[in-house]
Amino acid sequence: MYSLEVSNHIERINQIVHHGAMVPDIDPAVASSWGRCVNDYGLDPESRRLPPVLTHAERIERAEQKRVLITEAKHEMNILYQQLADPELAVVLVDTDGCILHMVAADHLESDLSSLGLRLGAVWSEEEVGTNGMGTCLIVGEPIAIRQTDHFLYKHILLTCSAVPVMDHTGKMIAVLDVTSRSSLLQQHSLVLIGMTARMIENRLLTVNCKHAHPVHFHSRPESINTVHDGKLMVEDDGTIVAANQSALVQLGFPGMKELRRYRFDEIFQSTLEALLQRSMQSSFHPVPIYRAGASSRFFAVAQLPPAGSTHVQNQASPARPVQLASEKATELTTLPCKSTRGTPQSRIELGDTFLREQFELAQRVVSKGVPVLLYGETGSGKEVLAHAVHHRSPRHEGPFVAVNCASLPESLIESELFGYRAGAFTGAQRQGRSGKILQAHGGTLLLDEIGDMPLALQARLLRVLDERKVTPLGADTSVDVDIQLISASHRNLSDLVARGQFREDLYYRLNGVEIRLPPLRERQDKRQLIDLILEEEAGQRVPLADDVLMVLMQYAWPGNLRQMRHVLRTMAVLADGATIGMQHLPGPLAAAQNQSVQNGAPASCYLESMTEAEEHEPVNPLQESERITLIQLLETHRWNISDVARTLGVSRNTLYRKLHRHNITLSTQGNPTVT
Ligand SMILES: Nc1ncnc2c1ncn2[C@@H]1O[C@H](COP(=O)(O)OP(=O)(O)OP(=O)(O)O)[C@@H](O)[C@H]1O
Repeated sequence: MYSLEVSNHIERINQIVHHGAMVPDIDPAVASSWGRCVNDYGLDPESRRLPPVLTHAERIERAEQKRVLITEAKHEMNILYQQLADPELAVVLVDTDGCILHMVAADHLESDLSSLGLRLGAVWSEEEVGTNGMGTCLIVGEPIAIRQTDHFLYKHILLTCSAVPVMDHTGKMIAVLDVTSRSSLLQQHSLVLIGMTARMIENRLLTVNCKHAHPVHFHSRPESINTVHDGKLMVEDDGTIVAANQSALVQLGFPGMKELRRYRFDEIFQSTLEALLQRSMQSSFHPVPIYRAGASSRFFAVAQLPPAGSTHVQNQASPARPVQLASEKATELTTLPCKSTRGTPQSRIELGDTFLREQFELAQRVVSKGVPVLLYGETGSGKEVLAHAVHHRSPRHEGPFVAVNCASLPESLIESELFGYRAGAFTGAQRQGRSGKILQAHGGTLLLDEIGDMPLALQARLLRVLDERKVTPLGADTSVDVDIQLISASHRNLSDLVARGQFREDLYYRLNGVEIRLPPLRERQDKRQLIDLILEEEAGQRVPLADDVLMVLMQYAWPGNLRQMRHVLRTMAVLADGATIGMQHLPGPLAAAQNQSVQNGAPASCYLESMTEAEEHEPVNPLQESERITLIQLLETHRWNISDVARTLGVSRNTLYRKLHRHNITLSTQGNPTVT
């Protein structure tokens, strides 16, 4: 059977490569790739050899060279992984040599893929492993899908890959983002999401690579600013445009960066950079209208101060004073875990969940005494946001807040990232050396997120730093005093890891001054407030939400927690384009959950108004049970005030009473709740 399949595979390749056969189901890009595999690289489709893998030292060097790319990409890759919500796929980043720089996958899949040679440091160029998503995308320079038997090597035919190039600010390809799956289904929305993720990575790189230029975001629709669709220009103080993203080029009608660079900002728009910056500051960085020079087309735009601070542009409103406040604001935008339009970091925590408030208060009490905090919470549940809020309320709030995610840093980078290195410590090290995150947090708070993923060898070094309060950078002979408040976070139970020998017991006790638990989103009482807050942050304004959508959002289990919610709301806000968000805007996983529940006969979004008498007496199924829990949570949040809850849900009081009756939730004559 195996050999028959193999010979069929070889026969198809032969037909196309040697006989120029036209096979309708073969993409011409795949046919050309097979031609290269046979004629240029001399590969054998039956070969079982693994791709070459960099040595440990080479990996460290490569990771250091690609530090910026990896750092900016890893965050977006994690988000993509959660959005795709499929344990049978891996999100992979390769550089232009096809070398795997970073990978996000479930543990079981990672070890299976490793047996095919898909692991960190392996080279998946077309030349080494034949037709495949990453390698072939590097050759064609365009998004490509390689499904199962499209692969050249027979041993890869269980894989399906979708790959998209990632460009730098000059339009040159610098990496490929790929999703490799064991499922044969390639969903159209996956390709769109991978493309969006590549654009997000490019936008991040634009900012970090042009630290001294002003980011200017623009779009013809204000709600598209700060989304993946916005045009982004990096503009120097004198109006020179140094970089642009693809959307900016398309919106302004330039074929490439070379052509755009011939113009200054005030030759493109009817405004100087300085004037736009002033208006942006006056509007608290909300989009303001701006016109294309020499044309009547109107855009909305926001100019920000450079991430590295501005030296030249003066605030004309108060000429004597450099733009200090706005500069601080720009820094805050780049260092906060996410931007809030509403007040302080703690205002995102104190939204109405009783348990969370108690945990927050406990953390504040112990941190004020310098006791280390161990924060438990599922991935994406807001550990970093909570840690930041704790820092903000701590005696060290004027010091830095530095967060390191140990899980998303490649193992080879954690050590230098945390401890820093002195000049010339290893090949590829920056000439002036680098101060590690521990030292950067001196006088403030260090968050070690996903500490359970810290390699054992580094755990010993970290323990020494905590005991001695001194850091010794890599390659240095002397140590430096350091004074930090430590918050560690994990989604895994550290005492289990200790029991399995994967985490040092002494370090565990050192970190665990007090344990704080962050509830998963599905258990939170303030879901409604979070939806409003995040939607407003994402859309830049209040966006109307249809009742049935709200109910789906309230009842959905949110396996990816707040991070998933943020991305769902962001996608829906973009799709709704300023109109009311309706059921047609629900993205993949939520729509699937909704369809599933409809098929099961119990809409996940309960249409409160359309409930019939007959339905009222049906037995309660698990989805109805989750609706019941949601109602009780809402009632508790609103102190059992029926009018408030009805208003929150946007339904009449009568409808709400009917629903409560159906769920056996009754109010006694004194107005006290009875839940049976
Ligand atoms: N209270 C909140 N209000 C608004 N948004 C929030 C809140 N908490 C978290 N988020 C959003 O959820 C996302 C994930 O938050 P965060 O990074 O703090 O989670 P985490 O638990 O540290 O994730 P990980 O486990 O991946 O490290 C971010 O986009 C953040 O903006």
